[in-house]
Amino acid sequence: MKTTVLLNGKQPHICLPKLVLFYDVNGTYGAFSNLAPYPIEQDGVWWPTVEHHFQAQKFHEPSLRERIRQLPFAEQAAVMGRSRHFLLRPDWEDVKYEIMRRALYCKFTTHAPIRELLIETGEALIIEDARDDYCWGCGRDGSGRNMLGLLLMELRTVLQQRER
Ligand SMILES: Nc1c(N[C@@H]2O[C@H](COP(=O)(O)O)[C@@H](O)[C@H]2O)[nH]c(=O)[nH]c1=O
Repeated sequence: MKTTVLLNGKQPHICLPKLVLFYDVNGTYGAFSNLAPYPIEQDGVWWPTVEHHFQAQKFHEPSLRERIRQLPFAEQAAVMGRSRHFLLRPDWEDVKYEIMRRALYCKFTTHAPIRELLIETGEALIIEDARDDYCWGCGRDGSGRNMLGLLLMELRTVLQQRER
């Protein structure tokens, strides 16, 4: 049975935060995806996407990093970075969030239109709607940590304060 609670005979007015979901690079907020084509400069070289940079940092071997940087598509970088055929750096779990934070800062300070898009989300809850990713995304059942969304909201606060 559906119950409607009325306050003083009126529908209660509840302010829910706006929700910004992203995943597909072609979606409204697709630019927030790490696979979106917004190059960043890190360590003196340009990377085609945040994903290329992030995946390459999983390895200490410079030639392997360079191979990942040269891949035409971010999806290929993700496949290579996730392959345990290569030796993952032992401190990866300790450094990965800071690497992502720095890469996102670079992305959104380099590209003005997407910086504005992020700032204009106001106080919206930003979620990477990645069904198979319970770390960076929300996962299939919404129980994921949404670390990418959290880092984007953290960055948004910094950028909003700077624009005031
Ligand atoms: N897992 C996932 C996305 N999530 C992204 O995967 C990246 C980290 O993956 P990992 O190397 O597993 O830690 C990170 O950029 C996160 O935002 N995105 C996508 O389009 N498709 C996917 O399948």
